[in-house]
Amino acid sequence: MLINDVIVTPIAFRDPPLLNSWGVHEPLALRCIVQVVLADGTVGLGECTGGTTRTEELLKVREAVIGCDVFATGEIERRIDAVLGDRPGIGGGFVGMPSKAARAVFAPIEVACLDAQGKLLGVRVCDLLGGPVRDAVPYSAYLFYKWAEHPDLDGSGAIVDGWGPALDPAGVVAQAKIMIDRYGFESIKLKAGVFPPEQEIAAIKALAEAFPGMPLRIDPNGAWTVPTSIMVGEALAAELEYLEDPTLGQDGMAEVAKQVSMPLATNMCVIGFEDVPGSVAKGSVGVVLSDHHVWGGLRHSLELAAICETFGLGISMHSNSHLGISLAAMTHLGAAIRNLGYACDTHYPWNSDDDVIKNGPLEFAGGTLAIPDGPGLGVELDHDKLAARHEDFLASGRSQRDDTAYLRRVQPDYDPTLPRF
Ligand SMILES: O=C([O-])C(=O)C[C@H](O)[C@@H](O)C(=O)[O-]
Ligand SMILES: [Mg+2]
Repeated sequence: MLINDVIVTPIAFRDPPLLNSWGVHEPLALRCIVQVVLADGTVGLGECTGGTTRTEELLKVREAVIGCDVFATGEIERRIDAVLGDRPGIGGGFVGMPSKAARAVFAPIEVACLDAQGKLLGVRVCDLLGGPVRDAVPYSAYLFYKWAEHPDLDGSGAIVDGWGPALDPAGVVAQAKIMIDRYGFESIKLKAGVFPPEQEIAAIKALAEAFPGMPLRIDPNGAWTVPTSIMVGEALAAELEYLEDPTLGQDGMAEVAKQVSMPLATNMCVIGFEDVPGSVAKGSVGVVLSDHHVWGGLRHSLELAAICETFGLGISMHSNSHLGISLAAMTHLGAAIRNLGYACDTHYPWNSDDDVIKNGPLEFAGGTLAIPDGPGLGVELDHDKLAARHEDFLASGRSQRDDTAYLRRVQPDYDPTLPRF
């Protein structure tokens, strides 16, 4: 069954002021929705990071994908790689591996192809991945330090959300309570690297006290030096199931890994297959956070899971601000990864009100998301909502995510240089 068209729609949706180690989330998050349209009218759906560069890359490969068989995802990947052709000269055993940009562009197209294949065959995407090993995928409560509201920077008024502020340990615990009451999550991740580490250690200790026995993680996105990372790892030895990206780079991570008792996890220093050998040799991480948007789709993410199994590494899942098409894809993948050892990250609770699917938002129960009923991904596009979010993107005049520039509008002397502490 041939692909007749690829429709790429950049969108924007509301995002609260969530703080991280390089700034704060802007009032609108950006994504792209991809529709792969087959000759018989079947449509497959995909979602990926947004903004103008990604949109342009997707449009650049459109002609190369049109005319392909929807089942020929290997050929589609080769064509995308040939068009983007910006593969870094990594040489050695990796000649022929698509570039990171090609993988990120292929990912939503692969998901859309699998969705369409599932619709043609009357099966779920997880069935195309070898079948589920679990009926529901566990997710974690993904906490952020956050402002009470987006400030009024242009006279159009502050933007308030229902979450309230979280700027100290008590605020973080209050946010966790809301999220866990609503969704039943059974593990917690705190995005850190915002305040001095002593305050962030206190926040994790406060969470451990409020939720005894709950697995906890902290992720400062490389904001700490090696000594600070070791200090935090020692202070939280009893509380953390893993310590995520405390410091930047393979060497620093390897040094920290030797000194702390819990595994280190990453979505920063192992982000492609070419990063795995060095990481294994140095012992820099114990858990790889997969992300099909980064690793080149669902099937390559299964390959990553097998590699992790081979080298005795754990596997979990990273997220970025996203909507329901991505969550459905993450869930079909999470259901099929037999060695998934941890609850997956998701930003969905922060963004789900603006989803573009029919009958949304998708609902967590007991901290898990049941595999959506198929065929395919099991989600349907709401074209009116898609059009509205596309209008929001156009009206915003935004081109890329820039958390640093946004924070600088409030704090002009903000310096995003890492490590900070
Ligand atoms: O685990 C991570 O590093 C992330 O989730 C990256 C994201 O960009 C997160 O830091 C955010 O949304 O600010
Ligand atoms: Mg991370």
